[in-house]
Amino acid sequence: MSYFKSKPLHHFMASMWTERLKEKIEKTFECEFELFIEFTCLISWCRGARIGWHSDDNRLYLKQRDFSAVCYLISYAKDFKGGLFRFHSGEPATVAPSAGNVIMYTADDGDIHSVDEITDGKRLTLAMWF
Ligand SMILES: O=C(O)CCC(=O)C(=O)O
Ligand SMILES: [Fe+2]
Repeated sequence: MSYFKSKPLHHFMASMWTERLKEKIEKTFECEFELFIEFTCLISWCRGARIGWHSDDNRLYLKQRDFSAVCYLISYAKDFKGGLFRFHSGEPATVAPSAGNVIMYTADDGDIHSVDEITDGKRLTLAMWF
């Protein structure tokens, strides 16, 4: 049996893709040690969804996370309204999601962030933690 019969192509693509992002983060943040892929999640945010200021390692069981990456699968204003990403401090202060763009940041309280309430449409993301 071939690999592609036992594992659909999209599995293969997804793991290749997260692996590339892992390497990108290791280089960008000049990591001393190799990262591991902690969790990957396709998230659909509906109207009314929001998340206040937080860090992505803010629970005891999340402390193994060092970095976060969010790939936007949809575009602000075109596919949904509201839902801007904001950093508590540093630049850029605000990120307007655009399909295909990826943001990377640290999972600790050095990169506190929030997402404004979605007021219209669906906001689809691929979120990854390392
Ligand atoms: O979707 C985003 O822009 C960020 C999501 C987020 O902060 C999270 O899932 O922890
Ligand atoms: Fe977050």
